[in-house]
Order: sequence, then structure tokens, then C-alpha cells
Amino acid sequence: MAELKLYDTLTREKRLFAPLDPARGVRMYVCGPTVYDFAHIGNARPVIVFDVLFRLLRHLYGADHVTYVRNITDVDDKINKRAFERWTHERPLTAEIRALTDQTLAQFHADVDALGCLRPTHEPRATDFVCRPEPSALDMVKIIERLIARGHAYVEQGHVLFDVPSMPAYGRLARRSLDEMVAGARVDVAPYKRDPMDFVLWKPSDPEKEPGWESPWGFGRPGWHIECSAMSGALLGEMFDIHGGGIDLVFPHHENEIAQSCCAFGTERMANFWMHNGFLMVEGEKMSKSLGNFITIRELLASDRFGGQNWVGDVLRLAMLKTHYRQPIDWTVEGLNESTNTLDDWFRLAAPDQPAEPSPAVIAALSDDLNTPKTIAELHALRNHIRVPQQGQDAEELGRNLAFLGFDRAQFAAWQKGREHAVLQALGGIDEADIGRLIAARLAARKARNFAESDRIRDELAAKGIALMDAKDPATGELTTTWKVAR
Ligand SMILES: Nc1ncnc2c1ncn2[C@@H]1O[C@H](COP(=O)(O)OP(=O)(O)OP(=O)(O)O)[C@@H](O)[C@H]1O
Ligand SMILES: [Zn+2]
Repeated sequence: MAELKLYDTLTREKRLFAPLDPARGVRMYVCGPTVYDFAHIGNARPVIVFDVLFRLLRHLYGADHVTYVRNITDVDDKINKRAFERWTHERPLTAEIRALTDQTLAQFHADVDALGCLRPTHEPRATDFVCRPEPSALDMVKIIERLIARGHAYVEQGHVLFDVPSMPAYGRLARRSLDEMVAGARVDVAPYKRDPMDFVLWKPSDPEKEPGWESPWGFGRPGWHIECSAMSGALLGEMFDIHGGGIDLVFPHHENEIAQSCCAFGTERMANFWMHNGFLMVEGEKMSKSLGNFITIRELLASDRFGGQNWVGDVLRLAMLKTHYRQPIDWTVEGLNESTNTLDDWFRLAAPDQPAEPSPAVIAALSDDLNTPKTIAELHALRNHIRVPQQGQDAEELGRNLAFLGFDRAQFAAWQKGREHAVLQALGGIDEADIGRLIAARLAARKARNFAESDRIRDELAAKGIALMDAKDPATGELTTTWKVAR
């Protein structure tokens, strides 16, 4: 088996990966979306990156030996605020919140499906893990009770807070001193906190406008960080193999997850590897909702807001994978055009209907800390060996790799056809049949050695924005011509 090496944010090194407990397979947790609005393309980066890792792990360890959990945050103050704004009092507020989160989750699924991402093994909703009736079922309330019992949390004015000074190892993931963390996190100083770094595990809810659960500390709701400790603990165990998310989650979110899980379970570590993707940037800044410089996945797929046209999931996926996951990505129209041309070329040459099966060179590249730029270079090399489009071993191998990497030939082809149709219409009514007739006339002219006429037809089409591509079948020596809309 290929050796898998992954970069671990905690130890700041690339290390050899092996499952902690081979009998349980590989266990991976990735922080998922907060469902109150459309996801932007920056949010898609961790989804795509960890989908590629999921595919690689399934290949290396077997599909039944990988458990991938990506949570859904459906209790959050931004959700409450949005639901409260649109609430018409015709149904209870909790039903309004559920409708908002259901609708947002359905949109999220449609978006990431279009990006070629497999569904994780489990997609737990935070609200299902606040308080579970079975005494043995781990949930947020039980973890908080344990933290209080072990002297790592305290109750104050209806709030439960994690006592940061009670954990000497706090700050190890972020590698910051307490002073730096206080400055960097812009932590709220609140009257119920003993130390400014202490963070909320539980807070009281106003039953009139906020969702809540009955708890030993009154009617309230959990803080954000505790949900990931509960869902990962319940579905993967107290210690698991890989924990992922965007680099912005290192501090405070992941630092706090570690504090909660390790102090509640009495463990040294929460995850064996911590993996973080870099930012997707627009004009030198992180794409984010708060900065307002974002474009949603939906807008890219279904509107012409970015670059004056709509895009297909495969193009967004390739544009994302061209950059190594730990580097920042600059999101540009030019990058999407380049990816479009690459996929157009690959699908023209790759054999259709191939099973998803990677080449050893692709596995080797991905096994080196998910080196997707190297993977893409391997595909270009493979492409250069193809003699006859869509035929022969190399064409089949390219097709198998594209399927393995999650590219969808039919989806891409349908989008290309739609684009070509739109361009042809804009060009003033030339259609596919006209082009076919002109190509046949040109081939006939060439056969008759009437090169002036064949060039005239080529120029006539070029003037209309149609480029012709000639290829010779090496077996028969026949010339065949295909066309595309030139841009
Ligand atoms: N620009 C970005 N580039 C890469 N990953 C990102 C970016 N923005 C958010 N993420 C990641 O997306 C996932 C979902 O995060 P979250 O729901 O907190 O996003 P968000 O609150 O909408 O982000 P923001 O407020 O920054 O727009 C996280 O793993 C986060 O790190
Ligand atoms: Zn999390």
C-alpha cells in the first residue's frame, strides 16, 4: 500500500498516517456549515478538499473502513436572528427555525452534489445531540456535566463556562500564549466570566425568541464549540484519526474543541491529525460573509454574476484542486476559464463510461499530503500519451482517474452544449446542422485538393466564432473534423 503522509497542524509536520485503531477503520471529522444562508465558494473549499481525502482513504483502506462525519450547525445565534426576522407568528418559532435550517440544508446538498462531493457517512445535526434521552448516549449536556464534575467548568448566572486556566495545555494547537490569544480573539469580557479567555458551554435562552432545552442549568442552549466535541465523541469515539476544517477554525474553535474533549474524556489528544485548508481569496482578502465580498456556489452555478456566465460544478472543482489545499487560492474568472479548457480537453480525449479507479501515479501524488497540483500534472502527462481520442489504454486510464476524482462527464457535457447553443444563438442563428454541413463540404473540398475552398470554409466559420479541429485516425488515415466555439 502507498504510504500516506499528511501535514498535522498540531505538530507542524508532515507525518506518516496510520489508523489509531485499524479494527475501527479510519475516522474523520470535518466542521460543517452553519445553515442559515447559501454557502459561498470559500465554504466549498473544505468540502471539496476533504472529499478528495475521503476518496483517497476509501481507496487505500476500503470503502467500508472509512467513517466520515461532517456536522450541520443548526443551532446558532445567526440562525435565530434570521428565523426571528422572517417569523410571522403563524407557527412556533422553533418550527420557523427548523424550516429555515431544512431549506438551507437542502440548498447546501444540491450545491455540494453539483461540485462532485460524496455525501459523508454521517451528517449529524447539532440539535439532535444537545440532550439525548438514553443514559449511555453521549451528548452536549453530559459532556458539560463531566467538565463541571472534573473541575474544568463552572456555572455562573445561568451560563456554564469552560475554565481555561484549568487546562495547562490550552493554546497548543494555535501555538499562542494566553496574552496573544486574548488580544487576537477579541474575547468578550463578561460579568459571568472568571477569566477573559473562558468560553461559553451553555447559555440561557429567552423562551419567547430563542430555541432552548431544559438542562440542569435552566432553559438554555449550547455554545458553538461544544457541539463538535459531542458529535465527534458520539459518532467516532473519544479519540479519532483526522479532524479537518478551514484555517480560521484553528483558533478559537478547534482549540476549544480539544479543551472540552480532552478534559471531559481524560485523553491526551482529540484527533491524531489536524488538517486545515487555506483561504479562498478575492483581491487579496479572505472571501467571507462578514466582509461582503462573497459569491455563493448557487450564483456561480445558476447566474451570470461572476464573469458574465454560469459555471458547472466540475469547473469549480478543478479550479479549487489546482492549488494545494494549504495554500491560499485567488478566485478569478481567468482561473475558471483555464479549468474549463482543461476539462474540455480531458473529456474530449478520455474514454467514456470508465469505472472510478485511480492510477498508481495519482495515488502517489495524493498520498503526499494531498498534492492535487501534482495529481493534475500526472493527468496532463497521461493525456499527452493518448493517440486516438477516447480509444486505447491511456484514454481509458484518463477516464478512470477523472471518475475517481469526482468529475462528471455528463454534467460537464450538458453545460458545454448549453453554452455552445447560447453562443450560436447570439451569433445570429447558425446551428449545429449548418456547421455539420459546412464541415462536410470542407472535407469534400480537401479530398478534391481544392484547398482554396476548404480554407474559405474554415475562415467563414472562424469569422462566426467556430474553431475547427482536424485529427487523423492513425488506423484508417481518415481525416475527421470536430468543432468548438472559440473564445
Ligand atoms: N474564504 C474561505 N476559504 C476557505 N475556507 C473557508 C472560507 N470561509 C469559510 N471557510 C470554511 O468554511 C467552513 C464553514 O465555515 P463557517 O460556516 O464558519 O463559514 P462562515 O461563517 O460563513 O464564514 P465567513 O463568516 O468567514 O464567511 C469552515 O471550515 C471555514 O473554515
Ligand atoms: Zn467544529
